[in-house]
Amino acid sequence: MFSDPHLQDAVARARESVAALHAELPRWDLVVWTAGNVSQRVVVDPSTGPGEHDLLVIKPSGVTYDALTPEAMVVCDLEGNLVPGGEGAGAPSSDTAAHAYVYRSMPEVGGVVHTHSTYATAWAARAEEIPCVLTMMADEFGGPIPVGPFAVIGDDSIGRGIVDTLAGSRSPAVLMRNHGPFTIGADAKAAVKAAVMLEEVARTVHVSRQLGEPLPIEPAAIDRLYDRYQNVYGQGAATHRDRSDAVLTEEARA
Ligand SMILES: O=C(CO)[C@@H](O)[C@@H](O)COP(=O)(O)O
Repeated sequence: MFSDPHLQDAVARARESVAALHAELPRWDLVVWTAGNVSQRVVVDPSTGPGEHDLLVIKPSGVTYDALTPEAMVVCDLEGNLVPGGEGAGAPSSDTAAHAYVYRSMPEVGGVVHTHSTYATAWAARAEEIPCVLTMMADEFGGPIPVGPFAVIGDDSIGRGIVDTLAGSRSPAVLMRNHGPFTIGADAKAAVKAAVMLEEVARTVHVSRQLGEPLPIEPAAIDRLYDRYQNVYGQGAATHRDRSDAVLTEEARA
């Protein structure tokens, strides 16, 4: 139990969300067995916003997805240590240190996902970034999907590689060399979406390259597509959507 009832409630909501989002990994064929994990930041003091004293909720290591209930989730501090009252179905994920490092370094990040999804991991095995040749990539990733350094699990090196690589990119995804993808988002759901979209574009660009050389998209067009998708797509403000569509139409005529 957490002494602060607001924190208790926030942790309970994060447990529900993270448990449900883990089911999305096998649903979208992003994992085999237990080879993937999702975490969500819990902001301890909403009045001051995200900070170093926040918590994270993540799955227990090696537990199959059908057993990942809210109660099974584990609560850690941003050093990766289990916190009293945060016990779940066992020791936290073996990638907890990487998730925690991202949260410590990137206060704007509220969710982290790691998978070994086939096509994204195949690009990671070659340490080759995925070029921005699809409008869907411009929309979600704002450019190419970068490659991070080779790092062995067990300390902060994976987390550091993620943060250092994403610092110079709009992408919410990084392909860690010889390992696989990590994605980030404003919350865990956004990070899971990025993981799903990453695998889709990794597959599409791979298939395209079997048939020839995919064509790049002009940087200015990438910027316009990214701005529209990030700020208007879906149920965004109708006025903003109308205006952005008009801009895109007008510029297309130019
Ligand atoms: O890649 C690795 C281990 O090398 C992990 O991400 C994967 O096995 C999932 O581990 P967890 O079950 O989250 O501890």
